[in-house]
Amino acid sequence: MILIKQVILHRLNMELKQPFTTNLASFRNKDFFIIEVVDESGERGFGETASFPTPWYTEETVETNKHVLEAFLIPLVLDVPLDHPDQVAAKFEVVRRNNMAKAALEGAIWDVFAKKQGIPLATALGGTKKAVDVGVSIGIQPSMNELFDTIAYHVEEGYKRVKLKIKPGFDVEMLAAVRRAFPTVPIMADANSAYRLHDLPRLKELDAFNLQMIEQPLGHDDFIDHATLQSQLDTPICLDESIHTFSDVRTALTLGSCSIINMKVARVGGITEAKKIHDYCKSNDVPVWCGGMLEAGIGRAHSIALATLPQFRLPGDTSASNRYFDKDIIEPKVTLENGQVVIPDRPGIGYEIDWRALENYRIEKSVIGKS
Ligand SMILES: O=C(O)CCC(=O)C1=CC=C[C@@H](O)[C@@H]1C(=O)O
Ligand SMILES: [Mg+2]
Repeated sequence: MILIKQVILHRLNMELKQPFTTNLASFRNKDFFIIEVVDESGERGFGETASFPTPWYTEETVETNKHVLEAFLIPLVLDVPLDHPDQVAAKFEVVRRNNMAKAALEGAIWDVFAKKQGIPLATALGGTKKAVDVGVSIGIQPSMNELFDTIAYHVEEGYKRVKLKIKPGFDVEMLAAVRRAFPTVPIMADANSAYRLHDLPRLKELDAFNLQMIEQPLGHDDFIDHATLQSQLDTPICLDESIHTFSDVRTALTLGSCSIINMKVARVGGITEAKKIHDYCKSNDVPVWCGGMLEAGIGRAHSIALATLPQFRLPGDTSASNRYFDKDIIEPKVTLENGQVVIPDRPGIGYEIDWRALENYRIEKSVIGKS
């Protein structure tokens, strides 16, 4: 039984090693919450919010996460006995969407659950892999030379796949040049909804580059045009921003809007929903891979645990701690070994908070409940 007595919100601000730029936004810093939950037995679990300061990726922001957590979600689990973390998602159903706020709190409760059982979170989820394949996502770079250097650097580090951001005017020529320079590197492209169906002729040209997939080419809320596009493209379409729920995945696969699912535990509202989506994709033989939100170590650890499930068949964006940060907030750091992250064989998420680092980055702390 789990009985959460206290929830602590640590708001951190961490500088990124380089700005991360897409067609819609650019970030130099990561502003987010680490959520610490304390069970009546004194066991502590950790989760991490994934929203950005502005609502460009989903409707949530850092501020809405705080409001929704404090006013609605925390009261639904504080001092409420739980037999299993799967019950959290059901309790959260009275709050529409706000998936990133939900996922962070639910993830912390999953961590407590696994720790109380003395098993790794990956094992608690039914994960089977001992290590997961990892790729790297590269934001829009200031010049082609910097793009080539960045790709070469990460390929040298061992990443198994490179994801490049595209937008109209920065696509066919850029990918042709990258393909010439890196003929054998697995490459995928992510458009963050930068195109519309009338761009079909241009998007068809991308079939020439042997891309692993094109992620979210069309509207963030679209399934129908993506289905039309997929029927015209050889390259698999992967949906990211369109997928918030199990029901979205069912719609996408029923309509043929995509052939691959980018799973972000934060975007789908938590591990319980992510597992449901995973199982559905497995029974439909649709590959899943684990996306990222430039997470610090705690969010990263949750994604890595989830990616041990069998249908995660492609490298994830769960790159090493040193991808975005000079100093991560966990010990040990997430490291890359031959393009893989080895799953820690320790209870819960398997990484400890580095409190000195966390306190160094902390700009706000709120405590709800009594320990
Ligand atoms: O390395 C990571 O964590 C993935 C980074 C990444 O590609 C993204 C993070 C957040 C929003 C997007 O720009 C993008 C994505 O669309 O997947
Ligand atoms: Mg994406």
